[in-house]
Amino acid sequence: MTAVTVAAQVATRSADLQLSAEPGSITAVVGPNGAGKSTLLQLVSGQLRPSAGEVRLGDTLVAVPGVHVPTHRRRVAVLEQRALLFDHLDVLDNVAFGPRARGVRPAAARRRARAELDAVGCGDLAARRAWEVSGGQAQRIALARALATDPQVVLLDEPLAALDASVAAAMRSLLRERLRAEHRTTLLVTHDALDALALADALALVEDGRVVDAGPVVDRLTRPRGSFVADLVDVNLLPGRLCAPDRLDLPGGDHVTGLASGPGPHPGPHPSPGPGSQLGNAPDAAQAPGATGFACFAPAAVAVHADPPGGSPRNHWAATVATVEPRGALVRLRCVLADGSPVAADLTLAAAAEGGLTPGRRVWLVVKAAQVTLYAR
Ligand SMILES: Nc1ncnc2c1ncn2[C@@H]1O[C@H](COP(=O)(O)OP(=O)(O)OP(=O)(O)O)[C@@H](O)[C@H]1O
Repeated sequence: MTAVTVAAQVATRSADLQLSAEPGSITAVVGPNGAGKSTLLQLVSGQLRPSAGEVRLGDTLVAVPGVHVPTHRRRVAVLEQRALLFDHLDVLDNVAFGPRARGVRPAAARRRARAELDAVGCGDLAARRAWEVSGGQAQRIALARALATDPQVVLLDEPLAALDASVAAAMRSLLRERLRAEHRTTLLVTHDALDALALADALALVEDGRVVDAGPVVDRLTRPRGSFVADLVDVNLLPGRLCAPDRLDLPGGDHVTGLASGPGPHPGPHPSPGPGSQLGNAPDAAQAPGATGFACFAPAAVAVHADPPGGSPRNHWAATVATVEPRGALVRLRCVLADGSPVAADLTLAAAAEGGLTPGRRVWLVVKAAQVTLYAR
């Protein structure tokens, strides 16, 4: 098993990317469009040279200005949105191609290819031409082809994005099964929280050409530290100051009562944002009173009242409705608190219509304390 260490800059893309992925770990790489996720993978694969800094696979320095180990000598396998099989070869020879290129004899390469095709459920397609298979089958075959080369590192760049939902679900299960069995260090670029949760041990967030946060995937998805991940998992996130473990003060004077959520044990490997970075897991001392923290709660937990709520529930905030959007059988209300913080609420169509909840309307938002988690940055 091989560690992946990137501490590299790409001047033409304004990227300065630092990441250490532990041997055998699966790291989901998330971030906005154009943030630098593919750039990170290209530095590891060798498709891109750093302008400064270095890339290491295990103990081997594969890129530093002046030294560039080419992709085919890095023992990395890349799987992208589109399978890109060789049309002139049949499916078996597509998969046997990698072992053959590494000097494995033809009969042994074909035996390996057959085993890999069986492992992805495509053994019966071996004799077909590459253009005679469906998109979902092609992606399974591409996975077999990638793993047949015995890569030290697997790079998956949105491997499910081009598949329809049911095919993607089957491919997600297959990836989970194969990657877990193989224990190969994997970087997975995805825009899908479910993929990250289902497949990865760790999450790395890339924004503006930097890895701005990295840590255990369950922690990072259940306790987001910023709006990108909060949007990814579709929760409300209010930043403020933790003045007690169960109370967060918001910048505008409102406060939030909730359940304190500690870091908890997170066994298994996880990445760090690289050796020179100031980022990483927050120490427990950060939970001292006055520390920056967050309140996190689901849009479905927010009740919307036209008048001040009776009984003074602990979390009630004055807000203004900004937008009203249909969401299947529900309506997503986007509201703004006094300090400008956005809060989303999901209501039934009937509740939204009865309340006359249109943009500009002043409302009261109520959330039960038991449905809010509070944690330090
Ligand atoms: N071949 C290229 N030549 C020059 N600049 C590029 C090239 N590819 C990407 N970039 C730029 O580098 C930056 C990072 O792009 P990158 O493709 O790594 O982002 P990303 O996070 O993978 O985005 P997306 O989610 O849209 O795929 C962007 O500003 C992009 O415009």
